[in-house]
Amino acid sequence: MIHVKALSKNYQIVQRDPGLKGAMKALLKRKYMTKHAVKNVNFEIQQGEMVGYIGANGAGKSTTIKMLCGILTPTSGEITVSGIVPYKNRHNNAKNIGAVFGQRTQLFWDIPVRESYDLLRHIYEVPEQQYKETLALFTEVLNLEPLLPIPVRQLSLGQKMRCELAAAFLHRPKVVYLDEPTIGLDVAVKVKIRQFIKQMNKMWGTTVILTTHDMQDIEEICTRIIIINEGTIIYDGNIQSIQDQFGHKRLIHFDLEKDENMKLPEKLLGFAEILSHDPEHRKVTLSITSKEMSTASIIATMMNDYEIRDLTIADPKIETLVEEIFNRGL
Ligand SMILES: Nc1ncnc2c1ncn2[C@@H]1O[C@H](COP(=O)(O)OP(=O)(O)OP(=O)(O)O)[C@@H](O)[C@H]1O
Repeated sequence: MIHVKALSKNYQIVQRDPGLKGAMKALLKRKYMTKHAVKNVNFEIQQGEMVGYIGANGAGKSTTIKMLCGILTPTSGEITVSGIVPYKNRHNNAKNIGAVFGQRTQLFWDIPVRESYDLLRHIYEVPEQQYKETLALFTEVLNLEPLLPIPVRQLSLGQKMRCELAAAFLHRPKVVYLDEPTIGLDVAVKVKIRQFIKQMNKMWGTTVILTTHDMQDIEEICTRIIIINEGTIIYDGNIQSIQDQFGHKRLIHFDLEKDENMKLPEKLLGFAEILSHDPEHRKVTLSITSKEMSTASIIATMMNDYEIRDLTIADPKIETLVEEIFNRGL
């Protein structure tokens, strides 16, 4: 379905010395630096796979996705998406793909959502009956009914994201690229969005490529992950081995009532460590380092030794995970 071989993309960046003198000099004689954003990347994705494409900021995710969409031309290498070379045949490629790019909207800002969908129907030449059925389904699954008469600019972030997702899947594309589809959303909307993506994949065998910094998105949606670091793939495989190694590595943030001589309880040595400690605001974050003790036991031990006002549990950051895989391998 998606075939990527020895794919590279370089950007030419104009270098400028600081200040006015630097600006003048750059006008007369430009100095360029080459940024190797994507370096010799290879992967094959089969129809119906749901793949997490993850990496730290600036790793090369968007550059890869833009090449898959045909927005960017590779510096070298091969790409085909459903047999089409995206940058050579953007029009036909566009018919096969749908996309949600976090901050951008593909809906028309000032007109009601329903009319945006109607325009997309014409752009993608969706048969009327199919369009009606699809829209009825999405309206039900994503609770769109009250949103359809409203212009996008008046929608909340969560409402807008539900409408964007529907727009991306409306023409039943073979592949959908999703860039941070749940960022900034509350838990209930996140759950709905994840369910919707999984349902579409099941119904139509849609291939999904997801870039996200949210571990929960990856765990719940993807069966495979590809990790990119500084333009190079450092892991491509199933999610299980990542979960086995990192699944337990949660963070627990505690708000303490008092912070007198806060130190890690002896019982937790070897099972958790203090990641950060802010005595002024009486906050401490523990990182769980071993599978051998449950999160509940760690919390119970802390509650035994300290007066806890509040606590939250979080997944490790993708950046930490990438760094560990990069440094130690799997
Ligand atoms: N148009 C551009 N011109 C020059 N350099 C660019 C351009 N777009 C991206 N880059 C650089 O290429 C590298 C990869 O960027 P890319 O946007 O692909 O990263 P990313 O993994 O999507 O990051 P993020 O998670 O922050 O979106 C970065 O170092 C970035 O600064």
